[in-house]
Amino acid sequence: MNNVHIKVIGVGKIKEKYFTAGIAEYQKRLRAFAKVDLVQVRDEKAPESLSAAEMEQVKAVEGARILEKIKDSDWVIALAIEGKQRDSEVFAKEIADLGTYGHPDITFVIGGSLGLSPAVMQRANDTLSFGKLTLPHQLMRLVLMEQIYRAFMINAGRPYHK
Ligand SMILES: C[S@@+](CC[C@H](N)C(=O)[O-])C[C@H]1O[C@@H](n2cnc3c(N)ncnc32)[C@H](O)[C@@H]1O
Repeated sequence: MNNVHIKVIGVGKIKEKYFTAGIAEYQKRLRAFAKVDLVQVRDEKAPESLSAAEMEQVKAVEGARILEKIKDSDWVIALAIEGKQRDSEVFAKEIADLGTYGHPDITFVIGGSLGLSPAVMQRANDTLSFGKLTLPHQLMRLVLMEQIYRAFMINAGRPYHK
């Protein structure tokens, strides 16, 4: 598992201190298990007044910035409400298997306020849904970090997961 390198790509800066503090805490805890990089790409302004075409354009521009941060060898997991749900044990096993079977560079991608572009979804090797509820993208980063930490604790057989 130590060969696994995790990258979490998010759109826009995290403004609230309570999110950054939580994310930093899980990043610190994860140091014992894997290298975890947090990558932010610039967001586009997305006022309520945007037309459908303009919204697609915002997602396309943000998506191009995301794709620039992805290497050909990365195994990309796109976070999407309509994506694939699994329980924490299955998620943990998938991470372990990716490390074991030739995909140690695992990149998670979280969309901006309008979501991910079709180009990013096409590049994704897999999707991950946390259920049908819409979570704010900043909180999503924190929740994802906790689940990644949980996965490593499960795989290490440590008493965290109940
Ligand atoms: C505010 S949401 C975007 C909402 C947008 N209407 C959509 O359908 O993608 C921002 C990002 O957070 C992530 N996200 C939010 N809720 C999620 C969930 N329940 N499961 C997986 N990802 C989620 C997705 O990556 C999404 O692109």
